[in-house]
Amino acid sequence: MAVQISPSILSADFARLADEAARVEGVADWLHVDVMDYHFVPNLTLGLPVVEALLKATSTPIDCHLMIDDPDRWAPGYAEAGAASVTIHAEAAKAAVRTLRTIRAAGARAGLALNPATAVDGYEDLLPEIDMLLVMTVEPGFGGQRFLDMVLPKVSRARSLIDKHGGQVWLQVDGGVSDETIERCAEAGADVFVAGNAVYGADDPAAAVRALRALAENA
Ligand SMILES: O=C(CO)[C@@H](O)[C@H](O)COP(=O)(O)O
Ligand SMILES: [Fe+2]
Repeated sequence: MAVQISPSILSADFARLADEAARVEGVADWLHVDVMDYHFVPNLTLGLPVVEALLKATSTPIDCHLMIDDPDRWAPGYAEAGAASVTIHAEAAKAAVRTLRTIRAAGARAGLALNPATAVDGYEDLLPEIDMLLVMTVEPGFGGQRFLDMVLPKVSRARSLIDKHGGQVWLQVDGGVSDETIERCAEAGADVFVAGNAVYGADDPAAAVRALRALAENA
């Protein structure tokens, strides 16, 4: 699968989201939107009304990462609104299969996210139900954190399990992905790379996306 880059607007200027989205339009494959609820993670960001506004403001497909309690209740709404990808956390979902199927039925790609301490082996049975597996490479909740090298063996393990099942599932890494860490992620088998600080902390976000893509492609 070709390398895909998904800049996270968590590191963008929340007062100018449409402009910030425009800075990577035509260059980024996705726009990663981190939804946080002060419960699943100790931070609060934005919800469905802001995602609906962003969908009107950009042509870049939106990749929603839901760090919320009760994703079974809230995730389908993001897919119905037009998000192209909706990812729920394995640690938060109580009816993961039903929710993932509802996301797909609404026309979005269904993603499952794993915190750094959550083993991938327990979720092998869910691979046929998902389009993307997200392996968190920081504790979820904040942008700009240091990449956790200890998660790389899990990325490799996830790649093996995905390949064993036919390789249809995209493997995303999220957290601390930068020009210093993206090659290691690609070598471990990731193909979708979220980058917040490395893109929106740069003077030229579009150039940062191009540079990250080149590094991942050449790894
Ligand atoms: O989901 C999250 C954080 O919980 C991420 O999407 C971050 O927004 C990535 O930001 P950087 O670590 O790349 O700055
Ligand atoms: Fe994220």
